[in-house]
Amino acid sequence: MRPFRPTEHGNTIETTLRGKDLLACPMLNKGVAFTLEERRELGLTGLLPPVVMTIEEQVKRVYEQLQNQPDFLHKNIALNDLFHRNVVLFYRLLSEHLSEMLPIVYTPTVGQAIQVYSHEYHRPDGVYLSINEPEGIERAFQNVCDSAGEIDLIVATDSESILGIGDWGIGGINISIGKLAVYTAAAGIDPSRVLAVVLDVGTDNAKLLEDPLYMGSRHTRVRGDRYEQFIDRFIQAAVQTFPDVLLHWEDLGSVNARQILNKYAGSLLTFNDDIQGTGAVALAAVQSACRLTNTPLTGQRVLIFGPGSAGIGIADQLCAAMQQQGLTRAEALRRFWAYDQRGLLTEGTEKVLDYQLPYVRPDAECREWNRNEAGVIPLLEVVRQVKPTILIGTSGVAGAFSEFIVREMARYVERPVILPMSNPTALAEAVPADLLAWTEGRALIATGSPFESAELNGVHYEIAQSNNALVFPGLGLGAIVVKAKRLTPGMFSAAADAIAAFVAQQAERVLLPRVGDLRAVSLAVAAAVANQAIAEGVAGDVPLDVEAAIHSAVWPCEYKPIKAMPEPATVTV
Ligand SMILES: O=C([O-])CC(=O)C(=O)O
Ligand SMILES: [Mg+2]
Repeated sequence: MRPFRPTEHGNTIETTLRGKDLLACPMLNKGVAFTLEERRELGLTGLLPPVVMTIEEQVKRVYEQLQNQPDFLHKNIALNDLFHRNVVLFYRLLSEHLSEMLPIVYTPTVGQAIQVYSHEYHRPDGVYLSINEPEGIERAFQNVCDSAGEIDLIVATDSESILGIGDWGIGGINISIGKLAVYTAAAGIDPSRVLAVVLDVGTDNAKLLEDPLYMGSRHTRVRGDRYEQFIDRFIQAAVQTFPDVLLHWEDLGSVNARQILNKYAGSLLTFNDDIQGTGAVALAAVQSACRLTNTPLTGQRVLIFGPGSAGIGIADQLCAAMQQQGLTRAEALRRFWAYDQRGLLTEGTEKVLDYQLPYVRPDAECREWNRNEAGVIPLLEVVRQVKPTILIGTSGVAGAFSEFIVREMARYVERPVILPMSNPTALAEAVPADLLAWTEGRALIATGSPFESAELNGVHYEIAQSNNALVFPGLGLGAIVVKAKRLTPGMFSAAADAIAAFVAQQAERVLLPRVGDLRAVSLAVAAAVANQAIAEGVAGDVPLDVEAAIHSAVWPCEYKPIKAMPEPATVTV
């Protein structure tokens, strides 16, 4: 059990910890912000420098320390260390400098931290579950319960498809940790009630397998029945130990991602962030684009470059929204083209995956189109023939939206909507400044990773970030507050609508809210999601006032007075 608990009114914490043990407990440690009285009562006298500081002073110090780090990776490591010393101070620093800190704890720097995980390792965090010891799953959760208590939210990855950078084995735990940091910074999810999980099923990354310091299981990925049984056991154990838990899947390979979602999304509180979170944020960006260009969603032509988890997740949500606006499913599907390393997906394309099938085009449509020597229709030719109004990149292919392609698209469309969404930054299909230059400033842009604003002919352009971070924190908070039984498609479209409505109130012509507004956006998303859950009858709790319930569920990022709780008396016979 946790060595601390809130007192009756929740504004004071009682703990059995004393002295060094208390300083080593990151949820309770305040460092030099412990008052003299607390120091006396909790066995801290002489264990801290004599001065007592405010949290504001501490934030100034840690911010300064961070500025002295040589690069983003070292800033990430320093922030990680801070998190393991003092959770309140970590989140206070994050919330006061959100736009600056998010790219350090999250995309893009988290991608670097994942790649060097086994070398930069300082201490364990979260839960490591190995396919070689499936019986360890229940024990691991029991260990979590014993030391941390109840859990509301798990972020789990098997690291097969981290961001756009591929398979990174055990280091993928850092994407779970990074997502959880965003949940708390953006939506105030209580950091003592969350769990980062990596499911270590091996890795197909040869570099890792050869690395003597690699910390994961040293074999190729286990697939098929054993993988499925491992996942099933993990899910059963998670819901048995933590009955109301929200299970967030991150960065799985696209085939497993779909299979798990198809099997469990109808009966459990679970979602896949890359498919559904990314789908919802892209839908919000497209809704904003329709508003800004005064064109209906049902009239768009959408070219998806990279139809994997995210690409088809986006297509599915756009397609559903088109149906809500009056198209039949067949009519809506006709507005999409999907293109991957094989070329345009058509009826004749081999090995099209199940979830891509609805988006294949009739062969007859492109019989006359130009092909290269290999018989493949180039992307440029697809753009020339289709004249897409929206071009979405979820391919992980840096620079794929070349000047030729973008200029060609911009010949036919007044305001081309271009979303190079691949992460991290270096893998974006195009750089915003180029897109603006090639389209004389006409492109409406949103990128997956953060980009600096751009200048063109004296005009300043803010670059919207189309990252699922605008969706998952509020989605999670809303679902947790009403104890949702599951997450429905309606709840994802409610999230997208809330984001689009938020940006519609702003004066600037941008597609999505700024990262600096993440907190307000997340609360709006939480309310929309909670209300939708109630409307669809999937809420386990129906608060009288949804917004008030959401506000009171937000973890207050502040030090609470700490008092000594007497150790339970030991009974001697
Ligand atoms: O983590 C991010 O920045 C967005 C995301 O889910 C991905 O790229 O896989
Ligand atoms: Mg992801």
